[in-house]
Amino acid sequence: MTERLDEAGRKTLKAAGWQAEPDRDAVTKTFRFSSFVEAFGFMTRCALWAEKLNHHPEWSNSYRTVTVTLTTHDADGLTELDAKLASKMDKLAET
Ligand SMILES: C[C@H](O)[C@H](O)[C@H]1CNC2=NC(N)=NC(=O)C2=N1
Repeated sequence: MTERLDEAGRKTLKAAGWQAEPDRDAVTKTFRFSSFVEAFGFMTRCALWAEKLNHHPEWSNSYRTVTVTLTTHDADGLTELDAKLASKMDKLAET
């Protein structure tokens, strides 16, 4: 069983702008870009990393925004994998 993310990890996510979901152990963040192509390019970069990590986001795209929710389905809650993918997504949003 994958261990749930500790308090420190949760604080780090919050500090990075990831909001805790009210009804389940997950976090959500909306990324806004200058164009649809930028938004889709971000999703493409993230998709390659998600596959590499074997850890995948729940996400949607509307024009220039990408809304991402992270949780670990196998653990029914947040784990280190979510923290890792969140950090990677934050970096990829800057590139
Ligand atoms: C077998 C299992 O589906 C895989 O190990 C991966 C695929 N991607 C995943 N992504 C997420 N978010 N949670 C998981 O538990 C998960 N499991």
